[in-house]
Amino acid sequence: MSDYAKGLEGVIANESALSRVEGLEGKLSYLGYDIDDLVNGCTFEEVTYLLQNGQLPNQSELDAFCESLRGRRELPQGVVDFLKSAPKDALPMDIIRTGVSMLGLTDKRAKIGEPDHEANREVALSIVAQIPVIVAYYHRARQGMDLPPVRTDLGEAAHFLYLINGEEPSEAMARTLDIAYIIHADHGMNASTFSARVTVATLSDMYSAVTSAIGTLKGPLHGGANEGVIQMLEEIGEEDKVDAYVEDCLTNKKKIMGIGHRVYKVLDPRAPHLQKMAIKLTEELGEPKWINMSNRIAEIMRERKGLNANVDFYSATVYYSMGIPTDLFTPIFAIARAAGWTAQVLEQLQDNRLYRPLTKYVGPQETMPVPPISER
Ligand SMILES: CC(=O)SCCNC(=O)CCNC(=O)[C@H](O)C(C)(C)COP(=O)(O)OP(=O)(O)OC[C@H]1O[C@@H](n2cnc3c(N)ncnc32)[C@H](O)[C@@H]1OP(=O)(O)O
Ligand SMILES: O=C([O-])CC(=O)C(=O)O
Repeated sequence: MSDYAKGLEGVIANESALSRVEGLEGKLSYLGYDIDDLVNGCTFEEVTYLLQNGQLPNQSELDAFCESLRGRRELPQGVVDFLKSAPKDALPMDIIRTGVSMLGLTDKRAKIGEPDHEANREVALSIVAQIPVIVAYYHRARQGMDLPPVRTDLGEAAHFLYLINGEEPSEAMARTLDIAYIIHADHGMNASTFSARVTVATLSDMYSAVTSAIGTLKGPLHGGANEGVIQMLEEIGEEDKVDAYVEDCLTNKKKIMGIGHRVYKVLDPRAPHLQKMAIKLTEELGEPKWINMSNRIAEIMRERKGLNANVDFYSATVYYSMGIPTDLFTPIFAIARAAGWTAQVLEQLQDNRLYRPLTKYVGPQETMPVPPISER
């Protein structure tokens, strides 16, 4: 036990009205609306509006918001050229990180220094609209496929699936992804959101903040865990090998991806939604192996360690069953979380203060003379 909050556990770093994560109760709400009700009654666009404007839109507000988002999809030519010429084996998360950073090169609205809140709101919308196109265009370009022009007649989830697959998705598929987007949109002071806030709190610009966040989301202890889950399931291979695999991990203190959470001490309230969708999709595919293996892993970890599935655990099987390549799982998380990152950046700038915690110094106590290089 250390005498400081290692990993900032339990430390409250700021105030936010956006999402409420109740770790002991296993509850999540955005702006006072329970995640279950948002999943049942809203689209991702409504939730993005809620996060960025503080209230749910009425129909005309939603229509104007969707039109505005859809009108911002087209990427600058420089970014398109980059996506076409980038290495075909790059990590899509690295592509988005660089792509968002490139968007910031040419967007004159993004400024450092005293915040221009109106300009920042515009930039926030552009980032939400353009990240999915960066992901999809790179995915097509790396396969040597054409880059179809963006469309303005499809919602966010349907448009992304249209771009990666080259054909319009069924309503059911689009809604499945839409629900996944809602579930991933915001989550308190998670590591990537914290990164975004730390960056913008220096009065840097929104693109820099989102670039920091993307780099942070990528790691397997955070958003990258959803890709780790499928890699783990593929490594295990068969249902009857699950118990031995988990036992081996526990013995060797190897982490099981998609399990455990810093804040939730009970089941992550987002997991049941994803589990339900994973069951439905795998049943339709006639391939229940992945969900059966996942359920067994979750059961063992609950019984043996008191640890539960987090949001990354079942999302992996959902995306896998939708035919989405594994290395696009974390990018999909980024597409959805862009709504939260940008809303959190806007909120940070409304009442800003630089983040600057302390470190407990554990180096030499006495200062030493610097010896000449010939004597070291
Ligand atoms: C969207 C998201 O970011 S959700 C999280 C996604 N990340 C993952 O799924 C990766 C796997 N999970 C983990 O690594 C962790 O549970 C974290 C990083 C999410 C949170 O962990 P922390 O609060 O930092 O807990 P920490 O890593 O210190 O673990 C505490 C104890 O639980 C164990 N533990 C935690 N998660 C796991 C796991 N997934 N598998 C096995 N053991 C685990 C640790 O080994 C440790 O055990 P010990 O006390 O016997 O040494
Ligand atoms: O809150 C966290 O630490 C991680 C998480 O679940 C998320 O970002 O969705």
